[in-house]
Amino acid sequence: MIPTVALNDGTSFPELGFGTYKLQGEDGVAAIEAAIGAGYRLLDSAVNYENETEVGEAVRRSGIRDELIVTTKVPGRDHGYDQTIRSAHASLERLGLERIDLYLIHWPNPSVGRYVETFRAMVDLQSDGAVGSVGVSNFTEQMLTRLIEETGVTPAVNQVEMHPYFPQAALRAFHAAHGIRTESWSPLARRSELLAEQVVADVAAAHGVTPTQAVLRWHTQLGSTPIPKSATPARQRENADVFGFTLTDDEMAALSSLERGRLWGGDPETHEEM
Ligand SMILES: NC(=O)C1=CN([C@@H]2O[C@H](COP(=O)(O)OP(=O)(O)OC[C@H]3O[C@@H](n4cnc5c(N)ncnc54)[C@H](OP(=O)(O)O)[C@@H]3O)[C@@H](O)[C@H]2O)C=CC1
Ligand SMILES: O=C(O)C(=O)[C@@H](O)[C@H](O)C(=O)CO
Repeated sequence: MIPTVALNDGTSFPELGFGTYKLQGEDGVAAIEAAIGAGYRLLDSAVNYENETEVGEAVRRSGIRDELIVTTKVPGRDHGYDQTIRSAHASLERLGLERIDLYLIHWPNPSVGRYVETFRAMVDLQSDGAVGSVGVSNFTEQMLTRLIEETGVTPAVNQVEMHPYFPQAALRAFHAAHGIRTESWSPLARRSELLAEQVVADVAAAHGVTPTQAVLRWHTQLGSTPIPKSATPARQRENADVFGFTLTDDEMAALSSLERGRLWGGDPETHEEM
């Protein structure tokens, strides 16, 4: 069982979820179905992953739709009030579901300058029942502040790059002060050399767990919901099984001391995706 926490809108939200970037086609459906079978209840998707159809199919096959939180994200090309309303309904069509449980702005695209009206549309979709929780992704403290001031609504979630190479201490403190749940994307640093770091191996060995499990436990103990992706059922089970041990303060600090920066330059002030 993956434990849950309450979002600022009262939604019960898993402390660990499942990433689906690159999971497509029948293999993708099977992988997502296996993840649900392994206990994941939070699924992360996006228009730009071109796999909403696969996510929806896996949800239907699971037979437990009501237990799942299905996430999708507005792409940059759909920013704007009317565009977002249309984009949400197109996502619902592809998902084959009656509700997007968690709806995020994928990237803020500050040079486009339309994320506030995009968020207003999401709040209206929430009032209409087409969306459960509203949140954002890749937002900075300044962008969150503007969104809250101009709409009066605090996003439930900000999904951001986070892993021991980029622990996001300042942004997490801002989230905590405003009741925003942090979600960690690329929580394993997308299988970079992170999992081979000696400090990760040492922490894992001290608890008789794998390097991946040590890293995912670091996320959950920092109060962030990691969404690891794996196409492999055995790894999916391994990644979900991180709640039976607790890292010490020294171990948490040792993992955080790996900080060196972003993986590939996904700075939301400058990186834009359509
Ligand atoms: N909002 C945003 O802008 C972004 C959101 N995301 C979301 O975050 C999710 C996770 O991030 P992602 O970039 O996929 O990277 P992850 O950090 O989740 O790493 C995924 C990689 O790690 C491998 N892996 C998974 N588990 C294990 C394990 N136990 N042992 C060894 N290797 C393992 C996977 O391989 P294999 O599949 O072969 O097991 C895959 O190659 C995405 O899928 C997506 O949903 C990601 C990037 C940006
Ligand atoms: O996966 C996502 O959600 C993204 O936003 C992409 O930027 C992705 O991380 C990527 O692979 C970019 O190289």
